[in-house]
Amino acid sequence: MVTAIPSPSHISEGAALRVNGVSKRFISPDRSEFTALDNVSLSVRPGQLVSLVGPSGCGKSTLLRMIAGLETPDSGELLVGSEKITGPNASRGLVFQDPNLFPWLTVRKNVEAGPLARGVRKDTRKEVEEFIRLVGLENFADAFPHHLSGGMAQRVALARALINHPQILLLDEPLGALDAFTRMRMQDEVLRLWQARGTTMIFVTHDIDEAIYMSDSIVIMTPRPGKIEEIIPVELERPRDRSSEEFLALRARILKMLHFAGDEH
Ligand SMILES: Nc1ncnc2c1ncn2[C@@H]1O[C@H](COP(=O)(O)OP(=O)(O)OP(=O)(O)O)[C@@H](O)[C@H]1O
Repeated sequence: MVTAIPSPSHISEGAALRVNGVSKRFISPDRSEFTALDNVSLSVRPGQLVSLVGPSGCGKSTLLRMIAGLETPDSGELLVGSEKITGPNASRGLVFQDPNLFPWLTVRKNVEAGPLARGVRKDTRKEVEEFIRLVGLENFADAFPHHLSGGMAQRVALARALINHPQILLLDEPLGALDAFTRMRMQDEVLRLWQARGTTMIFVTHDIDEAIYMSDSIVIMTPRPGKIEEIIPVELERPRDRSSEEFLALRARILKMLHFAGDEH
């Protein structure tokens, strides 16, 4: 059980994100061109947690990769605050489904690797310990990744991203590989880190319950071409009750919107 602990000394302020009329075309394997994202616009306030939901191929990861600066739009622009995104930057952290830890390094060294690679030496040790504590792994600081459960490995990945003090944290199906029980605990864990840090978070998920449980608003995307169907604010009180009438009503509404009503996969 992860208990409440003091926040690290440098609370990062989340930043506003604006996606203005972004389109992206790709070449498919049969060499035809197709539109992966079509005139997508989105505005995220500082410190908001926003989920991207939609069927496979609707462009969720492409949009996330653009915000990360790993992909450039064919038209439109993306801005953090008033600054245009032109490439990757430590102020935008990424966490994937695979925690991608260095297997030959301990938890401590994995968390330390980022700041050291960027040449940050001042206070790194102290901060590494703070972030390991923040994700509740102080008893595992000297453990190697193969000794960690899936949830613990993902906590290391979160600490490794957060130690760079990102203004925006981009999470691509971060809990997708976890069993249902661990996944629910990790949803609370991510929410706790979000509340402690104030980081703006963009969260890709296939799980509608997860999106409703966690988000301030849910961006519903549809494929061919990938675009935003609707942005739904989630105004339920936190912590949210997955079995409340309002929760279930919103779930049904989203399922219907995605044309999955009655089809639980
Ligand atoms: N570099 C690329 N080259 C060609 N096609 C690409 C490239 N990246 C993505 N695509 C295609 O663009 C479309 C959108 O992909 P994307 O991965 O963004 O969708 P997604 O909504 O994240 O899907 P999933 O839920 O399955 O991860 C898909 O048809 C995908 O095959």
